Amino acid sequence: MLCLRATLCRRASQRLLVRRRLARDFTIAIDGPAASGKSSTARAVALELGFGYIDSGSIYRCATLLALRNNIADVSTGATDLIDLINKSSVDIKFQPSSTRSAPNLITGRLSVPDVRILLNEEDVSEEIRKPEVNRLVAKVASDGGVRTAVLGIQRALASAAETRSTSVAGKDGVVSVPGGVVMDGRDIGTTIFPNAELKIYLDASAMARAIRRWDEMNSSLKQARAADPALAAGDKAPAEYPSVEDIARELEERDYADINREHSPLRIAKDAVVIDNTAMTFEQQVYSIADLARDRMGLERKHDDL
Ligand SMILES: Nc1ncnc2c1ncn2[C@@H]1O[C@H](COP(=O)(O)OP(=O)(O)O)[C@@H](O)[C@H]1O
Ligand SMILES: Nc1ccn([C@@H]2O[C@H](COP(=O)(O)OP(=O)(O)O)[C@@H](O)[C@H]2O)c(=O)n1
Repeated sequence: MLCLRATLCRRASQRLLVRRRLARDFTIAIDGPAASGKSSTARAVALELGFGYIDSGSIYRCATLLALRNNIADVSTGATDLIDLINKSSVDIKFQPSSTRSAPNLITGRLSVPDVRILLNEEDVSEEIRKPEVNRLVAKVASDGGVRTAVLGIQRALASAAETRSTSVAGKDGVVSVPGGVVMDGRDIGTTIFPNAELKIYLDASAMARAIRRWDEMNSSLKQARAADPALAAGDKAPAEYPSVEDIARELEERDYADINREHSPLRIAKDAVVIDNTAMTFEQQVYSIADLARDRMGLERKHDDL
């Protein structure tokens, strides 16, 4: 009898906990080194859970594009001008769960990755911010404390706009609560931006796996550009600068070194982060295990124990 009452009490308090958690919005922070799979994973997790998504790296990339377009090559001397430009600019991240595509090197996978478009002052710069000149300068731009403060405001505003809210919907078993939340990926999301995030993931993979995946991704984009441009396809126009796997590995290593060793918000594993090395994992395994970790913490049923 005592045992039954204790069980009932525990169930009631679990239900209360679940209700409280559902009433609160849920934040998932995904950090890690370059090309470890943060953004593709974050988008697929957001799609799976019905959450919003923010790619914080794209804001630093937009800041870098502003520096390049305004001839601010030396960030240490031009920081004041750059901060002024950032403060006057608008950045928008359009997460499009309804428009999905297979990630380039995941041809055999069943999961798709939702598209994201990045608008800087209403101009679509999604492709331009991924160019080699931006890759080369972005870590330098992101190391400046003043630039980070300017970006922080944009990040928080975008996150609260993107966050989906918990709702109640009528289901076949009565009214069901659907939790809301946001997934944000970057370098300092779990340590600085959302230190109280309900779930923190540190995603990693070997340096070689990351370089090959990024090379593969760039190769696929080039193939698509060739198919779309008859002059490129016919060889009448020179293709864009195309780095080797070794070039990419070097660029990733330099950027990681700068991100880990900078003074402001360096890349660190948050104390309470779950570390996932996906070198030998499939994309589905990493997405489903993160989504189920989130479901556990929201007090919801897991969906992918079969993996
Ligand atoms: N487990 C995995 N196996 C193979 N490729 C993966 C895996 N996870 C991610 N990728 C691929 O690695 C590349 C880099 O991922 P991305 O999400 O852009 O990384 P990041 O945001 O950390 O830079 C993408 O092409 C993505 O599809
Ligand atoms: N939260 C963040 C996100 C990105 N960044 C900086 O922005 C750069 C580009 O981030 P990204 O996430 O787009 O890079 P990839 O891992 O996709 O190559 C990083 O190398 C960091 O220098 C940061 O400092 N803090």
